[in-house]
Amino acid sequence: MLRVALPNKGALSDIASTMFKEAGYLQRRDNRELVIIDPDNNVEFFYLRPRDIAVYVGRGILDVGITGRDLYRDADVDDAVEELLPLGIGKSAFRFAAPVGTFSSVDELDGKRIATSYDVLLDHYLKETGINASVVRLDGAVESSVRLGVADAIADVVETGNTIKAAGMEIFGPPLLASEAVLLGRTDHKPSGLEVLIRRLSGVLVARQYVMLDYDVRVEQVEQAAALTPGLESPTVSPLQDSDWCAVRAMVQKSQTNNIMDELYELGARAILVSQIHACRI
Ligand SMILES: Nc1ncnc2c1ncn2[C@@H]1O[C@H](COP(=O)(O)OP(=O)(O)OP(=O)(O)O)[C@@H](O)[C@H]1O
Ligand SMILES: O=P(O)(O)OC[C@H]1O[C@H](OP(=O)(O)OP(=O)(O)O)[C@H](O)[C@@H]1O
Ligand SMILES: [Mg+2]
Repeated sequence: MLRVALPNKGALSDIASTMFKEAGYLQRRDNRELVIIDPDNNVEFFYLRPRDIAVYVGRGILDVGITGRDLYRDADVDDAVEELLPLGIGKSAFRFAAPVGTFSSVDELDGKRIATSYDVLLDHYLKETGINASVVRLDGAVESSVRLGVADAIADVVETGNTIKAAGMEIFGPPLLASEAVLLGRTDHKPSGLEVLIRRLSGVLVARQYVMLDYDVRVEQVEQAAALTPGLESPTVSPLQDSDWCAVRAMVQKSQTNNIMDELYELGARAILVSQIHACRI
């Protein structure tokens, strides 16, 4: 049975669970459940602190897990664990911030104190860039640390930037890391069932990213229309009863749907229909 770790609470918990539901797996109904078995898919789910998930996978106790890239890097398990699939959800940036007007570049951090909950990640960055600052490890709410006098700047997760702003701070310097939820696995072991899991999650990613476009177009314009909607392999072109026209069907990127529809219409395509993809295997 494949043993999978999922975040038990926090920013990644619901979105990870939803993704597994969309991939056809059983998920817990009650947030207090810590373990559930999905007998039909031969998978056991363990709901754990997102910060601990890379540790369980790295030590070989669990086969795979979902957590944030930032938390994975901070767990310092690099040799044992690898990213199998980025999931495009739970996106954030790991950034420096300080009270408005105090810092404008990372070089100015030399000799200063930086508060963070991600001390390993920050240490690596400081070593790589040769900045000689001291790291103050805090458990959370690091935005308060400068006002309270324990640090001069912070390094923290930023999503909307609202928390930083509300604390009278601003970000400065380049992001230390671009993070998102990732599927982690062990470097030395590929358990049975893993390939199917990856294929299912990839199917969810594609189903979320693409829509199905159907339209009718005159035969002489079909080449031009197909160039606008090349699909993944090639669009399906079917004859219509009226032999001057044909029907075309292709997957297109959700974000480009309306632009493509406008261009198709200009070209003379009609009955342009968009439908949602619920699931797929590519
Ligand atoms: N708006 C957000 N706030 C916090 N974390 C976010 C946000 N968006 C994405 N994330 C990601 O969620 C993960 C942190 O999750 P979570 O907040 O559950 O952990 P935690 O801070 O260790 O736990 P807690 O806040 O419950 O003590 C990180 O990978 C982070 O990049
Ligand atoms: O840019 P924003 O959208 O405002 O989100 C980022 C904030 O969310 C996280 O805090 P969390 O709620 O996890 O609390 P914590 O700092 O105590 O972990 C993070 O540490 C920031 O404070
Ligand atoms: Mg948090």
